[in-house]
Amino acid sequence: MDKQEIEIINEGLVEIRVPKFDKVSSSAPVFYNPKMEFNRDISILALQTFQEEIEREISICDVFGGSGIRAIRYKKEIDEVGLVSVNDISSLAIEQSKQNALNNNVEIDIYQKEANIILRENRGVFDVVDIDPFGTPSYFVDSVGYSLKKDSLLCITATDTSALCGTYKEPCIRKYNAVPFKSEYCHENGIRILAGFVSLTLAKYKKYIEDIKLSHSSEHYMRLYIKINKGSKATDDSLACNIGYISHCKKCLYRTAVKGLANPIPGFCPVCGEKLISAGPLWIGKLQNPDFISKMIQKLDEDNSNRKKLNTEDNILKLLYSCFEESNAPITFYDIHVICKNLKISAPKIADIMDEIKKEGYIAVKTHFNPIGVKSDIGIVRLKEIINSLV
Ligand SMILES: C[S@@+](CC[C@H](N)C(=O)[O-])C[C@H]1O[C@@H](n2cnc3c(N)ncnc32)[C@H](O)[C@@H]1O
Ligand SMILES: [Zn+2]
Repeated sequence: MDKQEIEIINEGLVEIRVPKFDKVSSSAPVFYNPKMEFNRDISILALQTFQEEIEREISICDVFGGSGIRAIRYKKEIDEVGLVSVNDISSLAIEQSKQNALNNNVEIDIYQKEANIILRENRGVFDVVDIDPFGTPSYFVDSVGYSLKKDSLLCITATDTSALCGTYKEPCIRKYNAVPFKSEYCHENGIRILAGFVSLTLAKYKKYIEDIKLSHSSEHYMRLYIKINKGSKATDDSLACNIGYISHCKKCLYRTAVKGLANPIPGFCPVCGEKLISAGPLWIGKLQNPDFISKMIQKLDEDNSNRKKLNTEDNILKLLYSCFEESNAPITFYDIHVICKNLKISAPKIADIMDEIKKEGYIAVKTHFNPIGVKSDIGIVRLKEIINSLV
């Protein structure tokens, strides 16, 4: 048999070896996706910021470790890090993690267990749990709820964006117990469905989303950094304030958010009378924490001279500035091209539209979800009038 070719990867402060494979897929002998370097770089920055916020040493578990690169980087690149554990169900991944940890001179705990088992056997142990599976994380969220302690951070990735965005409705209902709809802002809705599912699942364990520190939809995945806390009253309050539905009119593009799990959802559009479509239950609370994000940005700015520049640093800064800007903006966003198509006109410059919106005292900010998206508290009727006046 041919000897398996090995590829050497340099990422952050580590060098790892993985079996060479033609295509990144779940059937590769050990999963390593170079495209996720951006995701791992952001994770390092987010965990470092979280550690400084809680002012104590943190223990971390990368529940779906793959080659071990993420856990090895956490151990090597985060200050004040305690126990770092890496887990994977695959024997080959475990072998690679052991070898890669050794080659990088780091000590990490290595487990070969099913994800739900490691989480349940280590209740209250980890300050940070990283859930980065293939596809949906939904099968693991109950165990996260059981396992996480107070003041902890949940990092969670979903790659089943077609379900979360409503391309396939039934899988979203099955996996996230929420109805999606396809729209120009379906990636934002997708993140909201995932956050809503986490919030409702954790509530069983009297745990709640204190704060979403950062969330983003990039390439083929969605990623959230969620501060979790504990307490029945706070859990009840969090659900009451942050869970709801978004209703949308496909005819005139009106949209509205409704708070509450069982409050009446409007059936018809108040602008044009068309039947509304609705998505939810989902998270209607904040998706970004501006303080946390500005600390992450500062980290990149401040130690530039003393450290190795991250390969994806320029893209990270672009994303963080965008997430910072949209942190206090309202739910959903307007896609200017979709509105112009609806009006059957060609699109004026987005900057001119934003200026006019702001002149009237409304918010107008761009969003990382879409380069031609504008987040604003202006209503669709006035926005269309403004756009028409600029043509
Ligand atoms: C997307 S990869 C992880 C990538 C890794 N976090 C990184 O940043 O490079 C998913 C990994 O989860 C493992 N896995 C799949 N199902 C699992 C389960 N139920 N329990 C534990 N590990 C699992 C796979 O063997 C695979 O290595
Ligand atoms: Zn309408």
